[in-house]
Amino acid sequence: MAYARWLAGRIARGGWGSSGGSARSLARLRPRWHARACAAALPPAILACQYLDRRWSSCETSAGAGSGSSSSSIIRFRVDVDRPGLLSEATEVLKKQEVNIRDARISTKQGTKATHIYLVEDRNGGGLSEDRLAQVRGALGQLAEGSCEAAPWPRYSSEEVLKHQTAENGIWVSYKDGVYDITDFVQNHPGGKDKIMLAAGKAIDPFWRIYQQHTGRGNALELLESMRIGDLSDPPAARASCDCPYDSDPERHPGLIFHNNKPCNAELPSELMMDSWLTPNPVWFIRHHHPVPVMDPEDYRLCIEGVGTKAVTLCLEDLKKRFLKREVCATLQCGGNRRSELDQIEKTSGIPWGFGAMSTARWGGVYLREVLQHCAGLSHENVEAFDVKHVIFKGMDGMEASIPIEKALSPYGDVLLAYEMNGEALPSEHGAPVRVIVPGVVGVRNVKWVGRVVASTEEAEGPWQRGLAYKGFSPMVKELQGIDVEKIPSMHELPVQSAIVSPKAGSIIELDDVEVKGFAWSGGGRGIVRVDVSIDEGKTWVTAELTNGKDQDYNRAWAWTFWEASVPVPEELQGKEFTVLCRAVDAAYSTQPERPEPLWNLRGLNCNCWHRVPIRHQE
Ligand code: HEM
Repeated sequence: MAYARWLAGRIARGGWGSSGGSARSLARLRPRWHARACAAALPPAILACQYLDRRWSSCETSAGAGSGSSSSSIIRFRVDVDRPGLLSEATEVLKKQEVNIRDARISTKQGTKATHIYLVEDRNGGGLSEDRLAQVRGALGQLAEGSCEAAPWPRYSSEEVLKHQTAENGIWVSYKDGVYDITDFVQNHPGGKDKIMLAAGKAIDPFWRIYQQHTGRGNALELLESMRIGDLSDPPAARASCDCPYDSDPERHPGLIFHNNKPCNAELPSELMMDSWLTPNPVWFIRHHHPVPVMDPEDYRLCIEGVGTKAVTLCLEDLKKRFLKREVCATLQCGGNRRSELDQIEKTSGIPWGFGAMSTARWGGVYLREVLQHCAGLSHENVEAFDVKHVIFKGMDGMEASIPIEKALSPYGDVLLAYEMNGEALPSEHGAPVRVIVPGVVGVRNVKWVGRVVASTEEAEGPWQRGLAYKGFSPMVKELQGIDVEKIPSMHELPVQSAIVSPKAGSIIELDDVEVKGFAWSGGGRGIVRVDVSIDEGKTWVTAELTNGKDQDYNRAWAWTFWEASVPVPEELQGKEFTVLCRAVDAAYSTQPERPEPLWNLRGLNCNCWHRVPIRHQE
């Protein structure tokens, strides 16, 4: 893996050292961060600032803490000729020396040379005394030719960490009681460089209390640990248990398949997927990046502004009364839907979705183009005169994304500022009071809790638009060194997709026909022309019957199409295991690729290969 190579380099450079310092000054940090975070947030009732206030109130430093004696020691055992098993031999030697091993790392190899790194502590929990270090050095030195250094594991104060905020000085952060050098990682950060740099020189704890995807699942903690360079001498005191920005998140349907709760990411279970063509609101898939903002609809204001517009602020009633209500049936799909299939080839980064990161609703609201043109004065002449290229949506949770102006203003684009979902007031979970619906386009552009709409010559900023979160790379790209991520176009329309909802993997069927059901959908409003089903690895195909959704406008088919097929089991497959597979063809006559391997990409996006379900026939 790319990270492994990068980690090897990190360890090779070492850079351990020690420094003293005093307890950190919260008073100095607080106004700076607070101001920056609030500037990015929205008037009038934006919760982001509240989260930050609450966060800081819990982030006190331990009184009187300062750098003192080391809690651990670092041993670097450089050998001229490495050999298999040396790491465990050295571990045994250390155990005999009666030290606790906190961490043991294999090292960078240059030819036969290697460095073995151990983080150890005395049995009574502290760092090793000079005498003990000398004993350990001597014992390890017996194992192989080379050199062995043993030193106290550095302890840094927050003040020292604060001095490391640039690539030149090294970029350091702290987390709980650890100090980490993240200099080489910032470029590779899946959440983007800008976000991670907010924490440069500081504690990441308050940031990760918002972005709990780092601690809830995935490999962020492991990655962080690989960058540890020492202990923090003045770690923040444990926070109060009530301090959680997620406490006000809505109650959720237990039938959802939860990948994360803070922020919530949950998929629609396949068992409920085809019960109705419009997915019931409580089981709609959830893809959040932050806590759900709490907002009184009475206080809601939508600011429309930017180049070529005359800025206006509208309340919810303005939207309802001053514009015609429009309804659009649209399926939303997360760009990472079916990522788990790519993870089986090689781990990507992101939520390991099955195929349930998509759902369908009838959305009610107003056309964005009517608000932009008739209320904010964004005429086609102004678009040309001011070179407007994008419309940016800023969510009250801190999300930001944009769509091209062509889609925003197209009379056939059907982009909505939606306040209803399946005939009900939009639930807070799904963006109340108002969210954007951009039919045919990857879910992340459908910004929830939208507070500002900005006409712009530039795309939105941030990880979800310009950063790497929704960018597709070649299967050969395993690390981002030397790649200008911003130059790669961000995802918009999605490719044709289909999946088998029943039978489920592992089913046993007894009849002479396999009854297969599923859904198909394509981005850009491209209707589904055909779905093919095969049980013999694509040698022969049965054309499925298209059912719900088949009558949508051929080039404005924003919602999924259900299908079903009855596939006879040939004699040679009776009593055997085989795979049911499907592929769809859309209005552009594009079809799904056969294999996942050529689709593999670092972020695990756009997985739309033939969907395969292994089952068994029982005679
Ligand atoms: C310093 C060590 C950090 C490490 C090792 C790290 C690692 C990661 C990883 C592995 C992911 C992908 C998560 C996934 O979707 O599975 C991620 C995403 C992300 N990170 Fe970090 N991160 C760090 C710091 C930060 C900080 C300080 C912030 C905020 C200020 C931040 C904000 C984000 C955001 C916004 C995402 C995208 C989440 C989403 O799309 O839902 N990260 N990070």
